[in-house]
Amino acid sequence: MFKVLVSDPISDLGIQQLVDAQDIIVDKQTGLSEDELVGIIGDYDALLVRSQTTVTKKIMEAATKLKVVGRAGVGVDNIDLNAATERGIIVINAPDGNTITTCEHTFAMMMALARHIPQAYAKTISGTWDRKSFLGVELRNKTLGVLGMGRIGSEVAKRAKAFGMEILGYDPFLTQERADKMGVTLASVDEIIRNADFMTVHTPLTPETKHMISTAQFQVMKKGMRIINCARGGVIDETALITAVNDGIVAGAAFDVFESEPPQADHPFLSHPQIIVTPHLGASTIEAQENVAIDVSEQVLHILRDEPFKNAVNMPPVAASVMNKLQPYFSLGEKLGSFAAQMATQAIQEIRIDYAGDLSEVDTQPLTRYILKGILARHMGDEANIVNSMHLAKVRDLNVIITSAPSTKGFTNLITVSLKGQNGEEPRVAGTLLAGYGERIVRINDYSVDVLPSGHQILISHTDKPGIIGNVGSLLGQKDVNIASMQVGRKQEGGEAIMILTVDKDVNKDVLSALVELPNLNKAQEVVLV
Ligand SMILES: NC(=O)c1ccc[n+]([C@@H]2O[C@H](COP(=O)([O-])OP(=O)(O)OC[C@H]3O[C@@H](n4cnc5c(N)ncnc54)[C@H](O)[C@@H]3O)[C@@H](O)[C@H]2O)c1
Ligand SMILES: O=C(O)[C@H](O)COP(=O)(O)O
Repeated sequence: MFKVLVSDPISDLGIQQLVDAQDIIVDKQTGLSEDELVGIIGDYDALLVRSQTTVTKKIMEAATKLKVVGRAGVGVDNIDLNAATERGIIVINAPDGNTITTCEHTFAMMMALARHIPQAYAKTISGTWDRKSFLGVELRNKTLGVLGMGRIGSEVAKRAKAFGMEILGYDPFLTQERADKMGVTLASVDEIIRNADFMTVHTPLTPETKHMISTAQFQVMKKGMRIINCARGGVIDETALITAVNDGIVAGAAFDVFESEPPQADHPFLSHPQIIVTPHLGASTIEAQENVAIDVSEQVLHILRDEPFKNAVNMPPVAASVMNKLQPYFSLGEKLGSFAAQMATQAIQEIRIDYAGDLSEVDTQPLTRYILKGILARHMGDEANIVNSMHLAKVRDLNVIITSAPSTKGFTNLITVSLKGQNGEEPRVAGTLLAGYGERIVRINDYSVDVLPSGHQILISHTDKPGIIGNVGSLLGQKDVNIASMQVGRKQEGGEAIMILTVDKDVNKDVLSALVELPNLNKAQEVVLV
């Protein structure tokens, strides 16, 4: 049974699938302090948040069972991603569910700004019929500058066209082709600042975007510009903005987000007649809240059930087509990693993974994560997982070499995992996925084998002499170890050889020690694959 904690107000309909699941218990506790969360988080396998809960390192450290933090929304700036990655906690978001809603809120803000709607409403309901103070401007024929042409920025640009606006767009990843398709003029930040009548920001808050609109930009800005922030507080410098409004550079500003939320009661935005504000409502529609909660709940279920998932933000994104191709290899990859690590008797210095055949045609990075997990879990147990396996290898200075080649010596696909030990030991294991037959280990060191990678195996190095198979069989029989299958491989008659036995149960150290006492038997190791 998995326990899920919902610590922010998240749509009930959206999380219904979690509530209905037989293997899930959902607890809703909102408004918890950091210490309160630290006190209870150890009981939970998943945590679902919006932007109110700040998921700190301290919370992650107390989260001994936590597998996933699900963000029902886009921004993950309230989650310590590094701490999550270090602890192998997957962070997922719901990037698509609130795009249109936030775009529409941006328009609501832009139109409210153009026509002074909040100010006019306040005055009207206070009993003053004032038709002179609120002369507005049209959007038609105005230039709109969009900084950040991702999901929301692009939707804003699309709708602004329908209002007859001219669009200038800037985004480090906006190509000329895409801009042309959207009818947007590609522009620099400087061109936008100097020419736009309205400007809206749709970037995340990063070290680069923090205060990207500040005093220097306001000084060269087109006079009378109206400016909107429905992205993240801090992209526009709040202090510099107040000065620009008071200096008559900015005619009006509409902010949904603040550098610190909620803002202090004496925040200058809250009393300025030319600035309108909403309390981070960009994503707050019935539709968006259901969408993001459904999306994130679905992925949380997949993660808890160990099924393929998407939208992880502390792992690189993988196209669905690539994922479909790689997914059948995940279990084989992890087992090969585990097998190689169990063969190693010395400290591992280098990990080499060779992909061949079909696998040379795809980005194998997700598969590499599984192989590294298999290797690292040998000594780190559950602490190593596919989220942190690359990070763990890196911080341990393990040299990870990946190669890829089309030829496979007869197999359609082949994964070879080789480890380099401290004193020159080089255990190597290769596996393939055989169409219709499934996973197979086909090579151990220099020996060709055909072994099902599962259960308990005994790997024996010996000298190829008559009687050795019989001796091993008799000894295991005496020790009550039943042999399910046996494979032998040798390089040449009478030379070095290996034997790999699949047995029905755990083999204890005494059995392994007794095996190496047998004549011509050099080494016996147990390898367990689950
Ligand atoms: N107010 C709300 O309630 C609300 C709701 C949803 C999203 N958001 C916020 O809106 C922002 C945009 O969301 P999205 O879904 O469109 O994200 P997105 O990732 O699709 O788009 C962000 C874009 O910003 C661009 N960008 C990054 N650095 C830039 C820079 N220096 N200059 C210009 N562009 C830059 C990126 O290339 C990307 O295309 C995010 O910060 C998100 O958290 C707010
Ligand atoms: O990043 C987001 O998705 C928005 O800022 C929405 O945040 P919220 O879920 O707290 O409304």
